[in-house]
Amino acid sequence: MVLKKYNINPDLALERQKCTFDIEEIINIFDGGKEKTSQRRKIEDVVLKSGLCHDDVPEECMSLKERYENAVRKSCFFSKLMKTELQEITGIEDFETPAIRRIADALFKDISPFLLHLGMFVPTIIGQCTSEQLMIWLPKALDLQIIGGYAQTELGHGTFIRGLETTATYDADTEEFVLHTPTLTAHKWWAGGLGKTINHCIVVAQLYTKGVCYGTHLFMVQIRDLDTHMPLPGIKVGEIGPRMGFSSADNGFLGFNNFRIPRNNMLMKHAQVQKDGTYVKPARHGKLTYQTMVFVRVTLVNEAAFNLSKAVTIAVRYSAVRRQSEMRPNEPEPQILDYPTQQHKLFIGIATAHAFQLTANWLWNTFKSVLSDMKKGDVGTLPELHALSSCLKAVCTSDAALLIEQCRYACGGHGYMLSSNLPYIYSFVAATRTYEGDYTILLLQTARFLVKAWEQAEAGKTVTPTVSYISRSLKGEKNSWRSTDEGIIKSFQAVAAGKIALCVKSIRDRMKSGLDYEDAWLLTTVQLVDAAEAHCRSVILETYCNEVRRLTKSSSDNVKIVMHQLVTLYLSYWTLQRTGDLLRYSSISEKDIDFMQRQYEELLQHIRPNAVALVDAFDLRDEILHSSLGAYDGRVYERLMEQAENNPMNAEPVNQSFHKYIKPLLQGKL
Ligand SMILES: CCCCCCCC/C=C\CCCCCCC/C=C/C(=O)SCCNC(=O)CCNC(=O)[C@H](O)C(C)(C)COP(=O)(O)OP(=O)(O)OC[C@H]1O[C@@H](n2cnc3c(N)ncnc32)[C@H](O)[C@@H]1OP(=O)(O)O
Ligand SMILES: Cc1cc2nc3c(=O)[nH]c(=O)nc-3n(C[C@H](O)[C@H](O)[C@H](O)COP(=O)(O)OP(=O)(O)OC[C@H]3O[C@@H](n4cnc5c(N)ncnc54)[C@H](O)[C@@H]3O)c2cc1C
Repeated sequence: MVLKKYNINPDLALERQKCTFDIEEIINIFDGGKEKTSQRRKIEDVVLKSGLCHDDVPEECMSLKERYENAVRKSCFFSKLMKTELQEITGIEDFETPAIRRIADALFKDISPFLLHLGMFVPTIIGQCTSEQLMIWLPKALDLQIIGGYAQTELGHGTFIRGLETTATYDADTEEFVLHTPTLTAHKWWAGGLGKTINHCIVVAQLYTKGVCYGTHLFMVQIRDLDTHMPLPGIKVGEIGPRMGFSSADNGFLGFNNFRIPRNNMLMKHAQVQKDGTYVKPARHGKLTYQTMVFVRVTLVNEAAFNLSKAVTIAVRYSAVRRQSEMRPNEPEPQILDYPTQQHKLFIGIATAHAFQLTANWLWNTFKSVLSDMKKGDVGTLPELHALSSCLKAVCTSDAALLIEQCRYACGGHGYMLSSNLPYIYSFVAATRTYEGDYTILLLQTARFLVKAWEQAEAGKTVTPTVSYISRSLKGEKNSWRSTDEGIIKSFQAVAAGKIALCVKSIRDRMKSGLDYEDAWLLTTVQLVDAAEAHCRSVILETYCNEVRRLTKSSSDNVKIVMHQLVTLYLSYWTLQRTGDLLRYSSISEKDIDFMQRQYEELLQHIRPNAVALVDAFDLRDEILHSSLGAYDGRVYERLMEQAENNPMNAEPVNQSFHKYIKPLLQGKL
């Protein structure tokens, strides 16, 4: 759609005059410096000027097939643009730049069918191939001579990878693997792009050689002919059908009938099968084939932050424009943003987007540092990364989904319109809570790490920094509540420590009563999930505070004030959400809680004048927001009417169904 130009809505113009800080300063902080902001804007200009974002009809009015075909068209031209003009701006190796991810949303209201190619296929090649394999596949994948996906999940198993049924049996005579789908439930299911788009695929299968099963390994498989795109003989492939979102990502199914691939197509960086069929197990760590999942979990924290910032921008701008009800008799209707309950719904969204973005950046740096340790042969930091990325992926995607839905509630009926974009943003983020490891499953992985850390600390061993609070707790350090940043963080750590202690106690008590470890663990899993969530909260709170302090060191006073107001709002919000836990595990009193409640309500008032400026500081162009409610000019009603008028349903004054059915019904002739 071409966005019509309107004058700024007067309410929104007034809001912007109230701003107390330099928006550009905050934009630079989140981009990582002035130069990065300028590079990002250049990238956005190139993509927006390319004309690629244009749709003849709104995406939501297209059929599923049209949407898919439109998304393929855009993905191809966008890929070409990335290889040409964008490459000149970003530099060849800089495709990880968040700017590319951001501007991709200007093209795709839903999802690119190429998402998994960039998001999992290329990262798996990079992380799992030997250098020889890398030289074969990486240039082709980066150049889009081959397009790939990641097929791990099956109809019968997603979570439990060890339960996957697809087999890859080595045939030493021909030096090939034979891929086979032995049952209905063994069919690969869900892989993005698999349905219609990709010609190659990373397949996760149980490796058999010399009659022994060595568990799941990764294989590079060509599934379609490069010229005709027809499925290769022995391959059954197709689209799984309509779903809540991801409509243009052609999620697919895949079955193999004794399909042969060369030995070299097993990704052999960590484990190998030699020509004679001898298996060489990974030298350093048994779970290195799970590395792409860790990578994606790390990027999903960023996705949570980015998508939440879009939703809250839409809802705050809308709330500044929307007037409803009256605060006092005969007074003009106020902007709904003036209602404290509306501020309560929305300002936590702004603060959370900041908290998650800074946590995502920190996690990304942690990931890079662990990768660099691993390159030197040290896998000692991997368990902590796995525990961190698991809980942060779980909690951030889950919180973001809830807050995005809250943004929709905040927009009343109009938020329900697809043209608001809130339903799309929600359905995308709702899926992130499930895929790449379901919420509960990932928190249970973190809980394993926490229980182990507890046992190590008990044995007097040093534990990693993110769980050092466990050692303090074991030394008997009592928590005394203080309503400062550090004080609140310490109390949240005391909550986490208290919950982990109870889990350990429950497991031990259950074992004393005769249960084995597995049953004792199983019966404690409700508490374990809760403890892992509490740990994750303390990590987010601490990271957010530390990062704001670090990044605003040389900022103007006004930016420091407003960024810190949001930190305090976030800390107060979570304190009030978790009063039960804090009363149980810290020394917080009723009086302290009253104080926090008052502080929270005062903060809503302090943040109110800067609310629109704060969402402007996410610097999200209208073309990325795709929202009739959230455009920079605030012309909500004009856009809603424009969209209604463009609705293909209104192209003819009388629909044919009137003549076919309604009229005969009215006339008693049906
Ligand atoms: C042109 C277009 C432009 C577009 C531009 C866009 C750019 C792209 C940017 C970003 C977006 C990317 C989005 C990608 C979209 C993705 C879509 C979805 C994909 C998928 O969902 S893929 C499938 C994912 N599946 C899962 O996640 C399954 C979850 N299950 C598991 O991970 C495991 O089964 C398990 C961990 C639950 C259990 O595994 P297992 O039974 O093998 O292990 P355990 O016995 O439980 O544990 C043993 C031991 O291992 C440790 N462990 C487990 N996992 C790991 C790990 N990953 N790393 C390190 N260690 C691990 C575990 O802690 C245990 O340790 P201890 O014994 O306790 O010490
Ligand atoms: C939009 C979308 C895109 C996807 N893309 C891909 C892709 O590209 N490639 C790919 O391979 N996969 C993909 N997936 C699959 C995805 O990774 C899985 O759906 C996900 O990992 C969850 O696994 P599951 O479906 O088996 O759920 P299940 O494991 O069956 O979960 C169902 C419920 O059971 C619970 N449960 C399961 N096991 C346990 C346990 N041990 N303890 C306690 N509770 C348990 C879960 O918490 C959950 O509540 C995609 C999924 C979606 C929705």
